[in-house]
Amino acid sequence: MIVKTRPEIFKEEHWKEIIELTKRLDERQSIWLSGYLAGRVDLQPLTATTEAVGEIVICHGGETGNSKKIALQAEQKIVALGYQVKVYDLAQMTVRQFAKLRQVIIICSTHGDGDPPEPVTAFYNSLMSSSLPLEDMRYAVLALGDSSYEHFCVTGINIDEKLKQSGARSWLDRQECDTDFQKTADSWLADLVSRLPAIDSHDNAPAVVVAPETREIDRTHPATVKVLENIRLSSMKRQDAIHHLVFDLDEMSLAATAGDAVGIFVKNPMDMVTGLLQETNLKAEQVVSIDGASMPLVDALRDKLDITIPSRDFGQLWESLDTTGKFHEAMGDSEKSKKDFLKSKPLLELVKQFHVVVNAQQLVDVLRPLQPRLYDITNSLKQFPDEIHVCVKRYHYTKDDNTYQGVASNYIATLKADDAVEIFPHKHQRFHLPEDPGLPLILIADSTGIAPFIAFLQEIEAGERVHECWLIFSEMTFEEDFLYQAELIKFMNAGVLKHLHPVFYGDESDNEIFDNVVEHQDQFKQWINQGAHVYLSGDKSILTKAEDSIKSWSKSQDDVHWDKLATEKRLHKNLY
Ligand SMILES: Cc1cc2nc3c(=O)[nH]c(=O)nc-3n(C[C@H](O)[C@H](O)[C@H](O)COP(=O)(O)O)c2cc1C
Repeated sequence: MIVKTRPEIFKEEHWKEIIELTKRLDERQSIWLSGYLAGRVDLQPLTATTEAVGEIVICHGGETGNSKKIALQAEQKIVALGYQVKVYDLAQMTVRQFAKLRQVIIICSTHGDGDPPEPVTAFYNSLMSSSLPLEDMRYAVLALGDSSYEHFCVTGINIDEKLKQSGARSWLDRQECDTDFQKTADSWLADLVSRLPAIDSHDNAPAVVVAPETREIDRTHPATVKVLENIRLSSMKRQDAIHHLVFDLDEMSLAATAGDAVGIFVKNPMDMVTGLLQETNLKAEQVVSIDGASMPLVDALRDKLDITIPSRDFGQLWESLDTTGKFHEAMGDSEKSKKDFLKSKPLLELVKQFHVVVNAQQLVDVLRPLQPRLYDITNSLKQFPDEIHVCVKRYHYTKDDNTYQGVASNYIATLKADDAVEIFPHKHQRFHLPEDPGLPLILIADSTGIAPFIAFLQEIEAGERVHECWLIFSEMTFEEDFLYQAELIKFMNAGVLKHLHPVFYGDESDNEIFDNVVEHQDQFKQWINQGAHVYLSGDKSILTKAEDSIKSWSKSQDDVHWDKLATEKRLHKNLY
């Protein structure tokens, strides 16, 4: 094809020279020259604008498919021009993910009576109430609607206004489309593509806005992450309240897959630290040394040392320092009595009861290091690559009629947005999704044991896997303890979860996990015989009891072989 009219980018005299030259070329020479010129462009990228094009993300939100249809048309058109494009459904996005985008096209309709499309409601509401700055975002909004409605295109209008208020800059004015949207959308898109930044050949490499942290994150080199959210999932009345926390990975990458855990470094509560300083008459600022590092005693007691469980070394030291002999008397002479005595009370209680003169270094030398605690990751990194979610139950225990709070769970459950914590990934050896992406899964959880199953279900929702999933979940009451109820219903509606059988033993004390299996035994047997993998996660005593009951029941059945599950590595346990 010969282009006859002069493209705007050429001056008149250059255009004449090109035409003259190309007239003299034969077919082979023309082909060679076109390749040569293309190669030159590769070597010397056009940098007509200072803004690198990066990746363009098209987000659509709708109910009846129109927005998605235009989004896919836009994708085709923009990809054909050589840009890198990703298409996302706003219903699957969080505002935090959205806020990280740099170049975004939003195509969104209005429904109800001026409402956002139903699947987009959560995203829309959280965007409208968000205060995230969007100064680095360039965008364009196409709003779909129907002018016979009072609130024409109001969702797209509000999104556009909100982005503007948050500092984002639009490439061109918002376009509102009526029911005959195609023509308007086409011309808006044509206008939009002419305003996109020029393509730089470097953009053929995968676009990364900020280089992800590449160093290995492990227990000795943990990542410092910020808390984005801390949501209480269970009832207010419950002493062992359950919290869902979201940590921001902020472009770091954690080597973890669904089923893995994170280790979290925790701190001792300050009232325990000051109690210990007072009872030992030691000064907070006194410098001590731990593994060669010097620090004030107060920091060592809060961040580095276990001040809950009295160690054997602590027992020996207190015995030697207690001039009254009462500590020795209380511990007894045998190894066993000493062990039992040290286990019987928290360290602070012993220090209160047996006052001794101790120096700061002596004290820290007999305290064990404060261990990080492991929590199952509750999200799939495929769906939320920039976040780590955990589900934490506040733990308390009783000794000598006194109730004490568990240090780690209470520390984590009281973290606030923006607090920083150190985390690292921890592999669970035998608690991952099966290699075969099509086998059915029977997921049995008690309470927070549901955490890795949410990650599994998100992983399946993210694509590539087609497991049929059945979740049996036990908790106290339907009203107050149905953890992740909204998410589970969403998984049911999306077909990710095929069966959901909650067991609320607080509502019906005679209802147990095992009863549920027997009630649906035909289905259970069929799935097991089809090669299902069975996962048990959560409270050790509840799930061991459930497993024992299923095991002995299966022995009385000819057509189900529970024992084979273990030998075929189809039984996975995560019990604590
Ligand atoms: C039940 C219903 C309610 C609607 N309400 C509104 C409205 O309040 N305002 C508006 O501008 N358009 C409204 N619309 C029109 C849609 O926004 C329009 O059909 C659009 O093209 C749908 O795009 P979607 O398939 O991406 O959702 C409504 C459509 C339906 C079916």
